[in-house]
Amino acid sequence: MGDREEKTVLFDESMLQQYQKNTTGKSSLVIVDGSGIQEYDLSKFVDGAYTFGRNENNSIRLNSSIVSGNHGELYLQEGRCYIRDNHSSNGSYLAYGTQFIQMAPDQYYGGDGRDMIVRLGTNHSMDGIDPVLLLYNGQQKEGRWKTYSLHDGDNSIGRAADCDIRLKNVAISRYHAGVRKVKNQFYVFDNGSTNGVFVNGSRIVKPYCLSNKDIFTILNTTFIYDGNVLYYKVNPEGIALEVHDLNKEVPAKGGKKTILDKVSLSIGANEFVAIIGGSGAGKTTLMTAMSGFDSKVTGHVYCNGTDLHENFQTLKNIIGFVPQQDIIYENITLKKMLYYTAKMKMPQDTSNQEIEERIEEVLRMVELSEHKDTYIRRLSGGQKKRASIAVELLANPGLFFLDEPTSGLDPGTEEHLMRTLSKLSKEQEKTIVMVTHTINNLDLCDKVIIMGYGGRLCYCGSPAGIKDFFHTDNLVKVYDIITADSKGWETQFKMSGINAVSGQVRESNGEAIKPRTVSGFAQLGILVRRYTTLIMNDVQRLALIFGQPLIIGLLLTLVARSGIYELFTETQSILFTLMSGGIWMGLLNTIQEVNKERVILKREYMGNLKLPIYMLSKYIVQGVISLIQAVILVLTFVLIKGAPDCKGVIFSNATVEIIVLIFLTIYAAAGMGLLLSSITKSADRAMAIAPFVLIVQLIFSGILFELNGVTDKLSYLTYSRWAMESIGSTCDLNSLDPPGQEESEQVEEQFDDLVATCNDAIAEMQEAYDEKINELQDAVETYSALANNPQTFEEYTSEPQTIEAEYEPAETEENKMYVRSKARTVRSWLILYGSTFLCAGVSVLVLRKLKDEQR
Ligand SMILES: Nc1ncnc2c1ncn2[C@@H]1O[C@H](COP(=O)(O)OP(=O)(O)OP(=O)(O)O)[C@@H](O)[C@H]1O
Repeated sequence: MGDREEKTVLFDESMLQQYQKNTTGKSSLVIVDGSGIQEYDLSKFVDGAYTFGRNENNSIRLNSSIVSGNHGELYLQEGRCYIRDNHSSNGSYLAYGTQFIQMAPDQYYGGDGRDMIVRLGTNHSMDGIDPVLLLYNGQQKEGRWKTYSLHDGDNSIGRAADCDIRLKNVAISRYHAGVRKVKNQFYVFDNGSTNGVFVNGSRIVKPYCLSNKDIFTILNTTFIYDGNVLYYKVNPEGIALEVHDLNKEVPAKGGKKTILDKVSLSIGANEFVAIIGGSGAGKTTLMTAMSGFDSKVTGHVYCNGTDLHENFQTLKNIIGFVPQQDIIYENITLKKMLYYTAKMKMPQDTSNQEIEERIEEVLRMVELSEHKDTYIRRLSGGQKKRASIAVELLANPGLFFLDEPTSGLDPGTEEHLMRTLSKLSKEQEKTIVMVTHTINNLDLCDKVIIMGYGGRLCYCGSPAGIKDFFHTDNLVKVYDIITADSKGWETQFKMSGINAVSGQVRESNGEAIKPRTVSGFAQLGILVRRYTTLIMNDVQRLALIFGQPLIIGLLLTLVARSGIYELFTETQSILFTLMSGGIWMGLLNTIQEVNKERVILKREYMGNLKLPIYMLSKYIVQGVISLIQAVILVLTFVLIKGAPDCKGVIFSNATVEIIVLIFLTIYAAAGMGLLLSSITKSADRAMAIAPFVLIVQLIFSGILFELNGVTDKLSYLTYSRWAMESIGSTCDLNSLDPPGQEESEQVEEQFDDLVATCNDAIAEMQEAYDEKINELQDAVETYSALANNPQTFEEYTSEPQTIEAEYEPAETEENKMYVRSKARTVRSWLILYGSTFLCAGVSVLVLRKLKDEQR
């Protein structure tokens, strides 16, 4: 390998033998020491022990001062390779995923066919000392190590065609990382990649100065830095899982209940594993805990040696999870669905062409290529399930979990799906774990996990071994056998030693670093486009959204008398109906928006989705819808019935002001709808709450009932009150003829008539009185003449009397709600707008709980 001088002496040629029959594949050993790198095909060597160290008597003589004379031993047996440290002075360190642990002296490690990287002498860089690396490649093709000579300046690593080291994995960014020479030192740096660069086990956040034999990894590619050379190899071997003592308890009556009982097991790379067991046995609980998606468990899950729960944020990109419900939208074509998901999941710099290629690739994997332009709602149950799998495959996860993917499928489709999964595990190098109820086709699996009640592990091994273990010839009977004594079978399985896991608990890798993901801004663009597409593809919904305001507007014109905007009561009723229509539409636009996609949302949130961005995307699209609805509703009415005569309070055009207000009302109600949709787990439940919310708005609007005291204060919490205040002042309701104006005029007329009648009567009475007085005078004069006693009277005329009375109507008070003032109108608008965003904030907080939701 390379053009370096090969000094290291490896196995003596006499040890060469014919290919061993029992070797299942080719394995190789790569040695990197002070002399460079050499690779040997181990399958050509006889079984037995091979010592390594500095001394000449070793089978493998190493050129480094840091290794001991007789440092350790390799042991080959039936194609397997074990490694042991022989009490060396400086120790040997075995890499588990991204970290090194010190090997206990005299203990054999390995033997499971997986790759091993061992650093001899030190697990960290030391000036002037060349550590030695032994790299065991288990059962893989030869010659996978490539050499790259570093040049001055930047050496780029990534997916792009012009990178110096080109890696074809889709999860690798186009210009993922680089190695740069600065003052005779080489530094590796992360170029803002999505999935990061790990040096000696830790993700780097700034350029890292490389020392000889430093190992760094980029996803599944391992690099070794050695002087001016990089050795690198793509690890196709997939991900192995080791589960140690997984335990879960949940609160129950009178204490706690164990639903996962210290489960330990191991799953090899690229294995296809089924979890079976009775209903409620704990299958889903185990799988969710193994996937890292449930953090409320104790115990450890190691993913190629790295603690999954502790490093979930870093590792979640390599995990695919298909829950029981489909994680796809209905009103979108399969290809579009995959496109938006790819945009969310794949590195941000992935070009559209690469996305197209990847989509074609995953469609081929799940055998749905011919359905790529079909709307998902038209796919069959089995096809939808495969579509969900395709969604998860996009980011090329190495570890795949599926919860009952075969439920509801007919036997033929079920077998087809099982074969697809089995093929995926082998051809695409994926480790697949699935929960299933069916026992048909279990022979397609490499391993079966059988759970007994109480979350007890009763079996984990080959499908062929089940019948032997449970002493039955019928798999169906296994369910009954376990139900009868789950605890007993759990004990028997533990004692059997089948699928035992190594007892080693590895140290944590330290603080988990969040992976860089698609930026919030980019996510927003993708989500807005996806949401818009979903709405545009739903013709019925579109008709409802834009038909409603038109119909409400038209109906209002039917009931509104001509002369609207003159009478207070009439105008107020129309404005109230406009406002209520706005609240109604806004609420119904959104009340099912979040809960109906809860499963998809949860899955995406467990990935890289940012909840505030998700919510913002809903608000942006709903904002546009609310505006269009407001324009349609108000213009339909105004164009037929005319606009108010007055000017607006803020704008000179009152119609524009009414549109703004109705928009804000619809938008605020849409915000409330999104909140209710976030709180409720199903669309049905949300719809059950909707009438209550609407009734509250009507009661406290201040229109139907007079509000004072507490009720008045309560009305401050409703949209209807602020909307009515604003719309009423815009239309200057207080300047219109107040209620009872006509009645008042009639009363005045009657009053005046009565006064006139009274005055007529008084005048008549006076005339009669004067007449009688005069008659009396005449009589007195006559009688006094007869009696010769003349009497004289002055002529009598009474003073004219009239009633002076004027009708004074009772004063009508100005309605305080509709007082026109810019400050009051702005206040109403701000309250409506602010409440919209308050709802958004609360919705995000509520949705954060999704992470802890089990189902
Ligand atoms: N969060 C929880 N709180 C209380 N009990 C829980 C919780 N999650 C699961 N359980 C209980 O734990 C047990 C195992 O549940 P799990 O869903 O894992 O079973 P399962 O084997 O997948 O069942 P099924 O096949 O019916 O889906 C059940 O009795 C379930 O009711």
